[in-house]
Amino acid sequence: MDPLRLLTRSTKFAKKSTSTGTQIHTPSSGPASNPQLFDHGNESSILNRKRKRGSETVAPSLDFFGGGASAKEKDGQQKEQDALEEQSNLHQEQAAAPVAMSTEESKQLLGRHKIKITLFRNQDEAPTKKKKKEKAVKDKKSSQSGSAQATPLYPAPVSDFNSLAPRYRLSKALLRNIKDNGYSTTTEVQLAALSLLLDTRAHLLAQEQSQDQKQQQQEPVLDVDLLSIAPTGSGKTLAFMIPLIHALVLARRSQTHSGPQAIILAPTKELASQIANEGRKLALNTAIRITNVRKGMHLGSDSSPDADAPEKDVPPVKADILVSTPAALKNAMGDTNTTSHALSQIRFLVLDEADVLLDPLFRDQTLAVWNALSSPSLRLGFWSATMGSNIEELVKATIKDRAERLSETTSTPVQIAPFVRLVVGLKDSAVPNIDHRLIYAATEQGKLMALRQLLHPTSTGVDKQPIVRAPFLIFTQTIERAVALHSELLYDIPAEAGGISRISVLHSDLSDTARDHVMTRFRKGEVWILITTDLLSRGVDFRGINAVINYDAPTSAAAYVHRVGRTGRAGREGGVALTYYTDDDVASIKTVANIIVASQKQKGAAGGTTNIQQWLLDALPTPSKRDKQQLKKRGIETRRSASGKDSKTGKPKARISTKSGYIRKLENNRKGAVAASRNPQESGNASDSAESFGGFEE
Ligand SMILES: Nc1ncnc2c1ncn2[C@@H]1O[C@H](COP(=O)(O)OP(=O)(O)OP(=O)(O)O)[C@@H](O)[C@H]1O
Repeated sequence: MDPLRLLTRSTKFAKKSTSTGTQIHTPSSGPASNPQLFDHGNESSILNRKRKRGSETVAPSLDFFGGGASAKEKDGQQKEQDALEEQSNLHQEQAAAPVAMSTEESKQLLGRHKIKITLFRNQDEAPTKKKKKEKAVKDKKSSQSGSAQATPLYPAPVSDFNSLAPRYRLSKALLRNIKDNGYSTTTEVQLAALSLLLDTRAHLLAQEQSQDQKQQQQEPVLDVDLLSIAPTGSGKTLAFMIPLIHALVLARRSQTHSGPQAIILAPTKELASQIANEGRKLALNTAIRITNVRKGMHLGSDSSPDADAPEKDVPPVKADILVSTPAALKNAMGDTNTTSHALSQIRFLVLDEADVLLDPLFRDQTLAVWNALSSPSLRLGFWSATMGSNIEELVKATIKDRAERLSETTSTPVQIAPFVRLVVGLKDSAVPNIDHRLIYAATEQGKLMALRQLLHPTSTGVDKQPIVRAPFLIFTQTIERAVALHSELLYDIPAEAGGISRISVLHSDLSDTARDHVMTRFRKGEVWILITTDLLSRGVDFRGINAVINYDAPTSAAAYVHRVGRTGRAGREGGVALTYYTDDDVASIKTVANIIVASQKQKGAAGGTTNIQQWLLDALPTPSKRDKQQLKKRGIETRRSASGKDSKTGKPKARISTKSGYIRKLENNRKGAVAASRNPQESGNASDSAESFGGFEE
């Protein structure tokens, strides 16, 4: 088995034939034939119609955040050269470009791909102090009359990456990088978001024209702030990264400014590092620099280099795009009085996994970063596979508050951009292209036995095929449980298959170096089974994961969606999501069951299988809103500590172990003695760290 080379994010797969000649269809068995989730192979012929050379006028070069080409762009010889190159590029590509689509055709196509786009035009201008009162009255009136300013939008979809060149004059290097990374067909979210973000102004212009000619003539047309909800693994990174790089390439031609202009925030170091890597691949040879913010970096002080600032000896970070967790960025910002200039230059803020970044856990840090950015033309992007309506409300309120604050401190009123919501598929649902299974294991012991059986090499399903295949992820509720499960399963992989080196554990108590090391080993395919917590549930892309096992049931619907979304990436079929539940979960598991049923319905009757029968759905109790909140916050109580004591009886209930306490004590003593004899200094940590653990003699 060479399964795990496929965990790398490379799209270049070698063709392999199996010795038996039968092709087993799993996410790691090759690239997805079509990265789209809906309307497979049923693309409109409109998309394939070719445009006659020179018969269409090409849309002017537009960018999402308003950094579009200006007259200055043509200054200098190099710039002229670029323009000429792109012009010739344009002519070459024009012959293959699809014809412009009518609104009706766009509407049909977006509908078939289950894409819904809504434009909210609230107040474009934040009120100055004077106008505030007037505005409050107006707002009240409009909310009373129920005049929701929501309009559906139907931008012409970008069906494949080749059509970007003639439509938007993307830089040659960016186009080449997209191609070299193996991307050709766009996924649903890319299909809509690229069109919106690269072409916002042109589209809004057309929209307004048809609705209100007069208004269109008087109002300046603005770019938009975008909130995008699209399934896990549907390529959201590319959907925000391509327009961002394009905007910065254009801005670079017209400005001499150097220094960060965009910030991408992600909740974990692993995700931030992955986004930075993806970005760098796309930005190769475009002169756009992307940096993953790490400890010790800072944004640069406004004061002179000799000023008595703690960071005076550290050069400011050199980058156009910063990718960071909120905490790391707050550190890099340092005292915002001294970094105010750098912060005022940031024109784009993207929140990846926006719902978690705006959840109480990260909210203060995220808002601190957002509110510190003082550019009046800051444009925003919010991306996730799940987004509660409370998050959308928070986003809208924060945009408004910030604009009002800025309007009061600056004399010119701040324009609030139109707000667009893009939803792909059923909101907050799990990917439909995988097989979801819910398994009752009664007790903690039952769960461990069931998992052991699953891992056993001879274990097969009704089709005589293994139920899960490596590589896969196992999620637990807490770090302690991840560590405990790891030590339980350590010897379950036969030596001839690589033994203990094939299984590892990753959680936030490990050092950064250890976390990087485990990630690298898993991506390289050295580790086949990775036990982890919700740390890895968000955003992390291991392309060839065949299965996700929820050893401990997730504590919210969103957690389920994101955990299981680590398989079935970019439309790949054959992934399995398996969730165990015990008596402790019965009161709350209906949330997961409902998500599974909804995802299977989305796929249609002919789609994947689900073991959830109607009688089970009817029998499971519906948790109250309060119960759900409590569960999300604390998880299942008996799993919270390593001892897993039942709060009523005080007896251990949820400990991960098949052995009695006495046997474990003897074993631990023996392990400790062996470890100490090998390396006396490290013996204290031996059982805690998967990375320092070298295995014991039997
Ligand atoms: N158009 C495409 N064609 C083929 N593969 C693609 C395409 N776009 C993205 N991918 C691949 O799909 C995988 C998932 O992409 P990405 O990580 O951006 O998903 P995501 O929507 O951000 O997922 P999540 O919600 O889990 O964060 C990546 O391996 C990426 O390289």
